Amino acid sequence: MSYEKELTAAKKAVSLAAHLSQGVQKTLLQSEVWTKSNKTPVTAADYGSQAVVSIVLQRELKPVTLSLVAEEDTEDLRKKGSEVFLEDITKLVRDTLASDESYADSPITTQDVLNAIDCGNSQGGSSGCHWVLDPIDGTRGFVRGEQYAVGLALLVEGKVVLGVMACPNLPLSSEVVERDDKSCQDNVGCLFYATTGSGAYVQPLNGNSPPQEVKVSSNENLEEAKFLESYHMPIPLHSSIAKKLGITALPIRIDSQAKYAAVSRGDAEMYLRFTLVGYREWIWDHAAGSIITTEAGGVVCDSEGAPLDFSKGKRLDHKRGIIVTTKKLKPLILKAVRESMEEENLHV
Ligand SMILES: Nc1ncnc2c1ncn2[C@@H]1O[C@H](COP(=O)(O)O)[C@@H](OP(=O)(O)O)[C@H]1O
Ligand SMILES: [Mg+2]
Ligand SMILES: [Mg+2]
Ligand SMILES: [Mg+2]
Repeated sequence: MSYEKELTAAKKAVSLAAHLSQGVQKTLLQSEVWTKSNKTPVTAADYGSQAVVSIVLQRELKPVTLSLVAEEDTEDLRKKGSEVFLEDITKLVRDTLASDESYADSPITTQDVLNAIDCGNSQGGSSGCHWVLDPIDGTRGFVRGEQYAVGLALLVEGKVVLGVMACPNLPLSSEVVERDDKSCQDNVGCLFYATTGSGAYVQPLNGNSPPQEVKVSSNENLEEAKFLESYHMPIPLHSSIAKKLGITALPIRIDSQAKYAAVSRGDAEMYLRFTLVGYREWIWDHAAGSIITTEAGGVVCDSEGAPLDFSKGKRLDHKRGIIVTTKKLKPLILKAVRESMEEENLHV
């Protein structure tokens, strides 16, 4: 199956959501960053992006009933005191949709926005079709004016078959950098996408340049390899794995699934994600990125080498640690992971 209709709808939804987020990021004030009950940040862009993607998918894929597993919910937006925030989000959604010819005359109310966000409350699972959305992945990076992503994927019978990811601040061609160089922001903004068995592609987020296929690095010289990790939480185990592999460069720390995109197009050879013991990963933090990397010829696996299982609901169920790399480097990295974990008395 080619998923042509779904891919067109997903690219349109993600591009519009990215457009919304770019506008918000330019003028965001610290006072506009809210904190969720799990102590992580959220902004009007997270809610607005989720509403836009939900509305666009519903309209483009009619009459199919949408099952959407998405990060945000409306609990805080329905509380007293959130009225102005909700109005602001509604205006953002309305203006964003109006920027697309086909939706120019869409009246959007606050109730429409709440319903659209609530549509993302599906639980996913191993049967049927479910869309998986991270409306702003890397909210912390977004708030700092740095890297973030809008990630959307389609699960069919528990497998990711399609992924679209916008990285509005990622340079189009140059190598990924830890901090944005404010002097060269012209050529930034990438839209990555992949469908199962058809390769992975990137095109500029703004403009009409044709897509280009992306491939992971062919570099096997670990001394020259680059590796990525999360910005918000440096993990000591990553350094011992890298040292064992003979990687000399320091890790590049960036937010969001832009790390998957960077491995997919060969900017780096490895992305390690050994989060704190007991933390269970959300599927929306990995679904789009993982298919883009695997379709670019890469590998995404846990510390035992097993592929990630997206069929268990909203959380991944895997052995501690996620490794994103090339097929050639996978065995070497798994060996280094095993040895480092044994040395540090960490059990897989
Ligand atoms: N302490 C923390 N701070 C921020 N995000 C955390 C976190 N612990 C786990 N996460 C998850 O890690 C994601 C960010 O990953 P990364 O570190 O690669 O940028 C977050 O996605 P969101 O930003 O969409 O909430 C969130 O789901
Ligand atoms: Mg979040
Ligand atoms: Mg996320
Ligand atoms: Mg998010």
